[in-house]
Amino acid sequence: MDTTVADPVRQEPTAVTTTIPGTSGRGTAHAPAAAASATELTKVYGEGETKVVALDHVSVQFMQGEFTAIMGPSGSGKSTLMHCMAGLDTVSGGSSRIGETELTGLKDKKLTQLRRDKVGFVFQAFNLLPTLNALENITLPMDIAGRKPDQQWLQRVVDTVGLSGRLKHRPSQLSGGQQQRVAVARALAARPEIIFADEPTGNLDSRSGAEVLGFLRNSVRELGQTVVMVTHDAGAAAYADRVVFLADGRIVDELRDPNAEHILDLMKRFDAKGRVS
Ligand SMILES: Nc1ncnc2c1ncn2[C@@H]1O[C@H](COP(=O)(O)OP(=O)(O)OP(=O)(O)O)[C@@H](O)[C@H]1O
Repeated sequence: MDTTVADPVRQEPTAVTTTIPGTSGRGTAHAPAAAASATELTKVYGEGETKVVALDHVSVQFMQGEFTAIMGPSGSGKSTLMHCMAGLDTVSGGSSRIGETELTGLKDKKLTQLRRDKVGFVFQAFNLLPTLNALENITLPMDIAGRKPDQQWLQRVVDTVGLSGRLKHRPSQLSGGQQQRVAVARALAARPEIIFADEPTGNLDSRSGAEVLGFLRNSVRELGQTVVMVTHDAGAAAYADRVVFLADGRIVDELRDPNAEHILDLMKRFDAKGRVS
């Protein structure tokens, strides 16, 4: 496979133009648009005595070109929120959108198409195919979809995640951190509207974890990607632009430009039921 590609072209995050209220249309400002949003999202598992309200009227927006971490105690609904917003699970009430597309009520085929075309995923397990080399793994989703990779973009992605010298290696010839970087590159390659990452550093030692988080952050800063990451780790969440805290199926707080100390302080304030201590 040919791995040589031309110089990348810099791309900025997209923005929509909105009229500032009270300016009678004279002034305009660029406001970022939501890459994904949930409105009054509710998810109930089971019924009767086994009923669990995993999400309780959650409203949240993830803006384009931003890196958001979702944190909260075990069982607070982090994975459920991610799955419902990524179209991996159905919702019980409320609405969930990717860009302008409402997910509720989409038929399976449309939902599969939307996930394939607009959403990138990174999971704790790297989910690479062992018989394919790194580059083949990166382009596999596009190959399956019958889409030709944009070679300039592919080169930028490969450079951003620092894999240029490793493209011919199979997963077994790569470290855990490098394998996860391949998974990040695979998610980025198709230029999805949003990437959802579920505990992407859960299987990595702290140094490899820091590398992967650095590359996720670079993909936001340098490629304008939107990333939403579920994590238990305050150090990992500190790489994000914003941290959203869930407790007992509700959003209970958020932090902007967080550092690990602030995150840990806030985590201590909420127990699993979302009560403020
Ligand atoms: N398929 C399911 N059937 C029944 N209950 C479920 C199911 N999936 C999740 N739950 C329940 O929904 C609640 C939220 O679970 P979720 O996995 O979203 O939490 P989480 O914050 O991601 O937890 P963790 O940090 O432990 O992964 C929990 O009480 C969980 O037991």
